[in-house]
Amino acid sequence: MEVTARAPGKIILAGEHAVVHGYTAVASSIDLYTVFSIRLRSEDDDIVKLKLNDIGLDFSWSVRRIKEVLSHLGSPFSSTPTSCSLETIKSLATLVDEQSFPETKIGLASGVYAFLWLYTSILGFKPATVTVSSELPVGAGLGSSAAYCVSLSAALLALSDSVKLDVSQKGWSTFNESEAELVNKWAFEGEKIIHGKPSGVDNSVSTFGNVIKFKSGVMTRVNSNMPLRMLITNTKVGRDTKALVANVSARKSRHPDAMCSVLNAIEAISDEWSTIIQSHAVDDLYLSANEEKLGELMEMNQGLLLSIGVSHASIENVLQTSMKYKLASKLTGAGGGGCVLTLLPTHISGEVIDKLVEELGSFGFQSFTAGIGGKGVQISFDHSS
Ligand SMILES: Nc1ncnc2c1ncn2[C@@H]1O[C@H](COP(=O)(O)OP(=O)(O)OP(=O)(O)O)[C@@H](O)[C@H]1O
Ligand SMILES: C[C@@](O)(CCO)CC(=O)[O-]
Ligand SMILES: [Mg+2]
Repeated sequence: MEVTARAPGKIILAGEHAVVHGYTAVASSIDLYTVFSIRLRSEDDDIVKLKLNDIGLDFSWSVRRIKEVLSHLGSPFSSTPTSCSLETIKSLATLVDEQSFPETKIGLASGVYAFLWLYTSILGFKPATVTVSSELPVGAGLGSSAAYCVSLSAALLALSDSVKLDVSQKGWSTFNESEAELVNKWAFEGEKIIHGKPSGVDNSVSTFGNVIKFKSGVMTRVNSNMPLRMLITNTKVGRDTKALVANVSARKSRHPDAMCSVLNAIEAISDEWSTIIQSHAVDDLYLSANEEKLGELMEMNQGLLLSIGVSHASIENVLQTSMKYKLASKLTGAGGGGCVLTLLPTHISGEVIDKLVEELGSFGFQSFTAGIGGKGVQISFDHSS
């Protein structure tokens, strides 16, 4: 039997970075998924194979070697979500180094550590073949790390004794609330390995889907009543969430009062965002007034993100280009490159969008739209082999 789990990426509508410091963010899932498949091998196979299709890397460890390297942890492991210690990360790095990780891709190694931690913690030392592929750009602000950790945790839990699912179900099915909560908690432990200090917003929106508000580790569902449309532009400038989050924290400790004011302002923007999208448009006039307000909030949020040091020349280029078309934009996710959101109001014509996309394309950027909202993590079972 093969277990497959898929988890969506996300856009942060308002409040990235501020949310790491306990201020509110508003985020939505998008209909682009990361998919993990796990097929258990026979016990005497002694191999865990990991195929990372998006980054073109394959790994193969003998179970015996994994056990040996992690022997200091003792086993069986805890069935409740547990953090990976620094000492254990060093052991996991040994396992990855033994597979001669290419130097040019070393920034991706933390995802393999997260894999090994979640795999051994949830499933123990079972031999298996594991494959991951994603519709999300990796490391571009659309929550690829969270979708990776959520889909991996879901597939592993589906094979563990911690979750009792009906494996005879056909097609995609969802977890109940407490199972989803467990998936989310394990995914957060994986995100910690990749991000350093994640707020938890990305894994929560990937697990539960739809639009959420998130503050100090607490998620509230937001009932969006607005037909939101965003153009997502990938600047293709590589960046690393962990480093950007650390830079913001360093700036906060250098200028605590100024940063506190900025983060408070961002929180006010997030709160207004959630109020506006929950309101019911009584007519077209009301809708376009609300769209205008959201555009202004995005401009203000972007200005504040610039002031905390997470914008980038490529992001500013997208902002200026979309401004020529009177459209508001802001970076989404950690910034420093990656993706930018441009609000597409309902009145805007297809020709204008095409022109904008073409102009953005002339800088080497790639623009696309994605469905906003929608289901969180899902699971399916294939009995054909
Ligand atoms: N499909 C994937 N295959 C392998 N590794 C992945 C995949 N998706 C995510 N990762 C891991 O996640 C890391 C990227 O996470 P990072 O948090 O920097 O970016 P992001 O999650 O896309 O953006 P943001 O956190 O701003 O939303 C990669 O370096 C890799 O370790
Ligand atoms: C930059 C950040 O706020 C969002 C990344 O998508 C980090 C986090 O919340 O963990
Ligand atoms: Mg991430």
